[in-house]
Amino acid sequence: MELEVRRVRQAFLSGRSRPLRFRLQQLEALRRMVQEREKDILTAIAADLCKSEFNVYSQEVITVLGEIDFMLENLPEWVTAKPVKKNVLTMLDEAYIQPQPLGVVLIIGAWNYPFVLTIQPLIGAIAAGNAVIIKPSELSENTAKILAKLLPQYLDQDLYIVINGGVEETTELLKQRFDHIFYTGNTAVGKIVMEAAAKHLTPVTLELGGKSPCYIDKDCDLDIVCRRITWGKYMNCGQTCIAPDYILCEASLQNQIVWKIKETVKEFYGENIKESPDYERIINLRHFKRILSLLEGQKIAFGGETDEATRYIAPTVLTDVDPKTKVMQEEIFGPILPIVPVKNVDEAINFINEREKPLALYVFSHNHKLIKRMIDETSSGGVTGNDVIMHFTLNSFPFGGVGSSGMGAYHGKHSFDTFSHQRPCLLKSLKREGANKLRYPPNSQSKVDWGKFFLLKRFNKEKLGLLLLTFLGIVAAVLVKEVSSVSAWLPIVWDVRSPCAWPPHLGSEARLCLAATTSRK
Ligand SMILES: NC(=O)C1=CN([C@@H]2O[C@H](COP(=O)(O)OP(=O)(O)OC[C@H]3O[C@@H](n4cnc5c(N)ncnc54)[C@H](O)[C@@H]3O)[C@@H](O)[C@H]2O)C=CC1
Ligand SMILES: CCCCCCC(=O)O
Repeated sequence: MELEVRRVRQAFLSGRSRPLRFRLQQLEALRRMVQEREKDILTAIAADLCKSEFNVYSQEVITVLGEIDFMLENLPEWVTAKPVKKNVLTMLDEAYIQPQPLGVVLIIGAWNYPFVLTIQPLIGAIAAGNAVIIKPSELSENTAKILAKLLPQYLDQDLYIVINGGVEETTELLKQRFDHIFYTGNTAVGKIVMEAAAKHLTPVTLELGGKSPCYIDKDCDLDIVCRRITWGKYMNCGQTCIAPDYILCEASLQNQIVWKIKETVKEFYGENIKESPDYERIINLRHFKRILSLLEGQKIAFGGETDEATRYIAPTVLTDVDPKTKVMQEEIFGPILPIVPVKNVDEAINFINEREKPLALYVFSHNHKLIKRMIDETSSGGVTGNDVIMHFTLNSFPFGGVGSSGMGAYHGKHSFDTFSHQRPCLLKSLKREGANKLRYPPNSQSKVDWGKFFLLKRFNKEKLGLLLLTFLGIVAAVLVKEVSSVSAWLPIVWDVRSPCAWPPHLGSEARLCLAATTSRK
């Protein structure tokens, strides 16, 4: 492991990942990989999650291709140094921010969308000029294998490598020193990753989970609301980090919601859900049993059928759920949707705020003010009003959690920024030393006054008056002189080597400094 990380670091130190042309070539190669090996990729993911290839394509491949195109289009602008606003002390200098790669990045992917959750951060890391070690989830083993096989065929083999393995390998990997760790997965392992990173002071991005609430106001179109929730909740069999985890609504809405979700499930997956190519399975037996245990003691309004052999759990809705029960204590990450009745929106807001900050928040209402209020008075990684999941698809949004749902963000430019260091660069001349006298010892009241004047724009009225008078005097003198004599006179006034008696209230050092600064405008 140590040797492999060293090899990748050597490759990074060679500098070849940095030029814009190289980054664009690698991103284009990645796009070619997705296009040319589409069938292999679809087959692997479909096998891991018992998913139709149509769904793999629309949930994962489209996002990856869209992200690559977006990077290719915008990267030339993003890598360019950006000039910054200057102050009076730096007005003659060159001041800009130059984004630079961080170095060697470790990306640890999760299994639920095993392709997009690994490749989308990789795109950002390549775009920012880094070398990358990719550790796909061992639970989605077909995707892990295909990534290890294909990536070296298309990308630079020393700069971007795949290391496969389970907890043991990841633990070993985490002992190494990286310049950034990007982890997607559950919160408990997120803490392990952060602890390991802390040993090397390595910055982390943690894309974690949580219980994403969904509030339904009574003022809304329940047919549409339930269709959208059904789509987002049961997609990928509920194994989506931003799936609505539970519903909060007034008790009077419960029965209608149950009925409408049940009807929509029928519309989406047919009478025999097990036969539907659009309905996935639980990733493994451990998760299957964990999800089943959440049903204990609950009132199942519909669904609840299971089949251990195929890890099938039917779309399920629970009603009148007690917030103290297990299903409301942990992220469900499966096709079970509890409804917790609340009296009104105030109670819903309190309910959300009493718990850990979720990754996503959903609120449905015709009342725009209510939606805005919910947004203002709660916190979550992201929000979608009157729909679910959709904020994930907009790559101008930063995607990430807050509090226990994660830290840092990615997608589009936010990925580029996550994997870049924004390096401030100030280039001064070795000339104009007179201007620096203001900051060199010995210090004095006069220097402090000039500091206030230039940097804080705090004007002492008396001094400003004197300054104005002097300035007006100069203007008057200029007006009565011939143009030719003016050009001969000005340099004398402003020249450091000919200190004049202006401004009269200043010490000579400050006068020198002002003269030197203004003479080179
Ligand atoms: N915020 C986001 O974008 C996303 C968050 N998630 C969250 O991820 C969770 C589901 O994924 P998991 O089951 O955690 O995925 P997982 O079991 O695949 O683990 C994620 C990664 O952590 C590594 N890992 C597991 N145990 C480890 C240990 N003890 N030490 C070091 N590394 C270890 C695995 O090898 C894997 O690469 C859910 O909580 C979900 O909400 C999932 C997808 C997206
Ligand atoms: C439409 C695809 C959404 C994938 C989101 C990834 C996740 O939330 O686990």
